Amino acid sequence: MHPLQVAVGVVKNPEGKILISYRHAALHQGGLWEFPGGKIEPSETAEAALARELKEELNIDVVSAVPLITIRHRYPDRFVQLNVFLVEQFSEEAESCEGQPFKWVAPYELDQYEFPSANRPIIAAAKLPPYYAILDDSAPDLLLPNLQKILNRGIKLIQARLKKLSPAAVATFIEQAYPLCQRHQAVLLMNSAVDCPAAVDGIHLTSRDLMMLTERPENCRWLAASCHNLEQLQQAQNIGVDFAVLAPVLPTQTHPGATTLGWEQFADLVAQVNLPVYALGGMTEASLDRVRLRGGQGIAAIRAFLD
Ligand SMILES: Nc1nc2c([nH]c(=O)n2[C@@H]2O[C@H](COP(=O)(O)OP(=O)(O)OP(=O)(O)O)[C@@H](O)[C@H]2O)c(=O)[nH]1
Ligand SMILES: [Mg+2]
Repeated sequence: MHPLQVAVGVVKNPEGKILISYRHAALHQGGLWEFPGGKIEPSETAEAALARELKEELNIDVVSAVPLITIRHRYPDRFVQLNVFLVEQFSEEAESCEGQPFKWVAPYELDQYEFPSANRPIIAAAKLPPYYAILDDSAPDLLLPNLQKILNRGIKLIQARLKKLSPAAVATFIEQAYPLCQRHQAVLLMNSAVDCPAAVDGIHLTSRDLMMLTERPENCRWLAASCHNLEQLQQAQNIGVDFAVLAPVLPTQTHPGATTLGWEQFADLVAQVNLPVYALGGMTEASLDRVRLRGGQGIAAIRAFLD
């Protein structure tokens, strides 16, 4: 059976607030909050349906929209494919054209509202930025200067991958790095290969650690995972990981000679899971459009944010 095709907009205003509206109790999945949107007509593209629905429901004119995530979800009574777009450029003030209550909320406030169950990865995608910097310890003296460089560039999501440092050096790093990240409103995750001695924002699982888990660890605000194939992506989805990094997409200096997925396989794998997925391997900041067209959340990189 083919899924019902739906176009959905994560509409973000210049202050970074996101529009949510309340689904009338009589509708499918009614009595819950949603991102605006609706069914795609047979003759329409997803983008055209998005523009039409946002105009009909909120009198918003979409100026530009980029693909954010695609979700396939089976409700007991309906199979849906939600084609979700990020809309940061639009004109006109939003107004309630169908009598539905709506609100602008900060991304972190989204957790306080009840959405249909298909929406969990959409909420993660709405909160996550387009770039994910991986800070590695190949040159331990450069850790803090490199972190500063990344933060100055405006990167809001960072993984510390400290496989060489002693436990004491890791602890010292966190003591210095975490307050710095917080001042820049950036999220800091620690790679699971190293025991994390202090509180940070979450854990980035190595693919090995991912495959050993049977459920999501408790008390973990953000949980990410490194994946290289479909089995690992599905495991990430099954244990409730918030987002994945899929690698290596293109050849990279860090892993010379490694077999790469290529763009086609990247797109094919991403389409098979309901997860925000960052592309890693041979990426530059300029690869963002290519990743988004292939269903990815954004770019993960070690060196690209340091040049
Ligand atoms: N718009 C929207 N639909 C969602 C979300 N999450 C989700 O599961 N859906 C499902 O996707 C489908 C969208 O249909 P809709 O009711 O918005 O469609 P529509 O605007 O064309 O409505 P209409 O048929 O009442 O005119 C519904 O089955 C709904 O349950 C979401 O965040 N936004
Ligand atoms: Mg609708």
